Amino acid sequence: MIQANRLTKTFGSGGSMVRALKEVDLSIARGEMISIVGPSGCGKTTLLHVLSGIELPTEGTVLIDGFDLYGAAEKVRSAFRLNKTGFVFQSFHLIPVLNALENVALPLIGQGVPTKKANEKAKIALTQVGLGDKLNARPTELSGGQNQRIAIARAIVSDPVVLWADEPTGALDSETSEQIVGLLRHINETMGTTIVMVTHDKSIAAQSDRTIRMENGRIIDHGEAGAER
Ligand SMILES: Nc1ncnc2c1ncn2[C@@H]1O[C@H](COP(=O)(O)OP(=O)(O)OP(=O)(O)O)[C@@H](O)[C@H]1O
Repeated sequence: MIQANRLTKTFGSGGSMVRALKEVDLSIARGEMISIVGPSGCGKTTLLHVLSGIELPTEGTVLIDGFDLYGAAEKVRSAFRLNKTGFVFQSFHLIPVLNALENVALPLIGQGVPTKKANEKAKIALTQVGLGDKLNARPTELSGGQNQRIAIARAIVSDPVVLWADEPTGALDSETSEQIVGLLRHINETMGTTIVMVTHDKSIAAQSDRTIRMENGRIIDHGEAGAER
């Protein structure tokens, strides 16, 4: 489902050059929920950005559901990212002047879906994440956990094949973190969405199907499928 080959990412040049990814090979099956762990600065976020198409690799290839991410033109890659994948960030990245419904409907409107249809789908996604009664609330009126639920609704509203999450519980207390990872697991199981998340938290990683360990720009352990649960 996701196949990365010899992914390399270099930042800067000369004496200040950083090799954030060093010939990383990675294979993720459809429907897997994966955690990526490792010490600070080992390349976790860079790997997620390069796998998802947010950041270009220096070298290497990524295939998602048969689509050659870096064999495609920039425009085609962006459209694939918008239509087929979702991204959840640690700090939510919601638009503060828009309410929950408008935040979630936005990617659909970007895809050309008429507003009425986009709003209907956004309402369904918000109901799925337990916020069916907060459609008109703005992010500033809600808790961190509720904001992350909106961000998750926005990420799943297009029924993506893969959901990328970078420290999705990093800004939340431990009880809320458990609820958020429980929600991600529920989405994984009920919608069949492949989920790849970066986390520092061992108890969060333990709830995935497999944990990939990184160190110094390389994967040092691919984990065993099914070993975590
Ligand atoms: N835009 C950039 N320019 C220069 N160096 C960068 C850039 N982004 C990341 N790096 C460097 O690449 C390496 C990997 O960074 P990355 O953020 O991927 O690590 P990480 O494992 O996600 O760290 P953390 O757990 O602290 O978020 C680090 O040495 C970092 O300083």
